[in-house]
Amino acid sequence: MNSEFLTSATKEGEYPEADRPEVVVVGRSNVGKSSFINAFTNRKKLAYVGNTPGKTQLINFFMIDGAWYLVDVPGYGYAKLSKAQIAKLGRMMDEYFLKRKNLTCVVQLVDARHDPSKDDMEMVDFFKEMHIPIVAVATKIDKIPKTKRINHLKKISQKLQIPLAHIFAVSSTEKIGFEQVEEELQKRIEQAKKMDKQ
Ligand SMILES: Nc1nc2c(ncn2[C@@H]2O[C@H](COP(=O)(O)OP(=O)(O)OP(=O)(O)O)[C@@H](O)[C@H]2O)c(=O)[nH]1
Repeated sequence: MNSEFLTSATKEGEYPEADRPEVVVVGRSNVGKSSFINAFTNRKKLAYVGNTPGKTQLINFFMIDGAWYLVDVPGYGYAKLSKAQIAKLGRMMDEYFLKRKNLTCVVQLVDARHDPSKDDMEMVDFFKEMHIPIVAVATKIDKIPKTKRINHLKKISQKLQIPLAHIFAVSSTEKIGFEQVEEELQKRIEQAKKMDKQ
C-alpha cells in the first residue's frame, strides 16, 4: 500500500478536493488510533504516536494508492482539554461530517478490552443518524486471550448495535487483523464508486 500525507485542515476551505472516496478513522483518545493508521499503512510515523494523549487537534488527510483518502481526526474524550478547546474541536468535527460529500464510511475504533464508552456510543448513534456506514475495529486485541476474543467482539456488537460481520479486531503491536480491515474498506470504496457512476 502506498500512503502519503497530503494536508492538515481545521475548516472546509482547507480540505482536499472531494474527488475520491474517503474513509475517516475515529476513536477516543488513547484507543490506539495513530498506531492503527501506522500499522494499516505500513508506515512507522505516518500518524503521530505520542505519549501526550489528545495531541492531534487537526484533521489530517492521507492519500492511499492514489485512489482514496484516509483521514485522521482528533481523538475524543480527552479530559485535559479545556471546555473551549473541546467545543472548538466539536465544531470542527461537525463541519467535517456535515460537509464532506465523498465520505464513504467511518472506521470507529473501540478498545477491545472494555465495553464501548458513553462517548463511543454517542459517536456511533451520530453516524447512524447521519446515515454514514460504520466499520467497527476493536484495537489492542493482543491484550485479550485468544479464546475470549470472540466474546468481546460479540459484546461490542451488542452494545453498539452493529452486526458482528462489520466488526474487526486488530493488534498494532502484533500486526494482525489489518488485511481483513483493508479488504472491507476496499469493498466499501468500490461500492461507493459504483453508486457515483449510476
Ligand atoms: N498492546 C497494544 N498496545 C497498543 C496497541 N495500539 C496502541 N497501543 C498503545 O496504546 C497507547 C496509545 O496509542 P496511540 O496509537 O498513540 O493512541 P491514539 O489513539 O492515537 O492516542 P491520541 O494521540 O491520544 O489520540 C500507546 O502506548 C500504544 O503503544 C496495540 O495494538 N496493542
